[in-house]
Formats: sequence, structure tokens, C-alpha cells
Amino acid sequence: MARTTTIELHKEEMKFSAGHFTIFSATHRENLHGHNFTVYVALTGEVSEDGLLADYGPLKQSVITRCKAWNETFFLPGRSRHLRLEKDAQGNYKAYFNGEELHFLARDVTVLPAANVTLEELARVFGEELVGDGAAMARDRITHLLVKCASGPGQWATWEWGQRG
Ligand SMILES: Nc1nc2c(c(=O)[nH]1)N=C([C@H](O)[C@H](O)COP(=O)(O)OP(=O)(O)OP(=O)(O)O)CN2
Repeated sequence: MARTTTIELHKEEMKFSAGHFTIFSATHRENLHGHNFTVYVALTGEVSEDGLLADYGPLKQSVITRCKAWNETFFLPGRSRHLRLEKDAQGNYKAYFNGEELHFLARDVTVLPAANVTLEELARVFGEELVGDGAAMARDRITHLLVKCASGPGQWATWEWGQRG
């Protein structure tokens, strides 16, 4: 009888400090601010006759690497209907929102493939970049992956890949 397990990873290093603003409409956004985000990942799959799903080490390192890449940056949404981004000759950014023009140095910015910089979009982008083409999931016989991104204690959004159970 096949037995599945879920391994949950929520290590101290699975965190990043970053700035953003949420856009609520074509005319309403938050002021720039930041959070100490944390990430939780749960991987589910069948336990082999050797008593393990797979070595979760590589996936854990991928999560920590992504958290480090997202630490001390300012997120801008690259797919917002309400915010237009332009890069100047120096590679720096101008963001246009509701008649405002915001300027950012390239070194300070991470443009996300997201419609908004929200918990739900951060969880999705994080998860999609972990899953990639699915090869690591197949290698590790992972059938379901859940990513939670929290903006602080008690507040998070989730993203899921694969089939539960
Ligand atoms: N659906 C969503 N709604 C909102 C999001 C989001 O990501 N998805 N985010 C925000 C703001 O970014 C805001 O900063 C987060 O809300 P807030 O509760 O103010 O954040 P704090 O971490 O400061 O929590 P406190 O309760 O104020 O301590 C709003 N809406």
C-alpha cells in the first residue's frame, strides 16, 4: 500500500526583507513600505521502500537561494494594468501610476512577472520559479507543492502545484 508524506520546510533562513506597494485600482495604491516576509514550503509525495520521499536538501537550498535573491530589494509589478514601467539609458526605472512618476535605481529594484506585488502574487512567482519545468519535481517524485508567503506573523497567501492525495 503506497504511503504518501508531506515534508514541511519553514527554516529561519526562509525570509526576505523587501519593499513594495499594493495597487488597488487605477487611481489607488499604497505608499511605499516594506515587510519582513517569510516563506513556508510543503512537498508531498510517495515514500519509497527506502523510507524516504527524496532528499529535500536541494529544494531547501533553492528556497533559501531565492529568499536571498529577494532580500533587500524593492518589488515592482511587471504586469500591472495600472502601472507602466520604463528603463532609461542607464538601466534605471521610471514607474508611471495615475499621473505620478516614480524613479528607482536598477540596483534597488526587482521587477516581478506579476500583476501586483501582493502576497498571492509573491507566493505564485516564488512557487512557479521553484517548480520551473517540473524536472526537479519529477526527480524527487513530488506530486504536490504548496508555497506560503507571509508579510508578517499571521498573514500569508498560498500557491499550490500538482495533485493533493
Ligand atoms: N489581497 C491582498 N490584500 C492586501 C495585500 C496583499 O498582499 N494581498 N497587502 C496589503 C498591504 O501590502 C499591507 O502592507 C499589508 O497589510 P497590513 O496588514 O497593513 O500589513 P502589516 O504587515 O503591517 O500588518 P499589521 O496588521 O498592520 O501589523 C494590503 N492588502
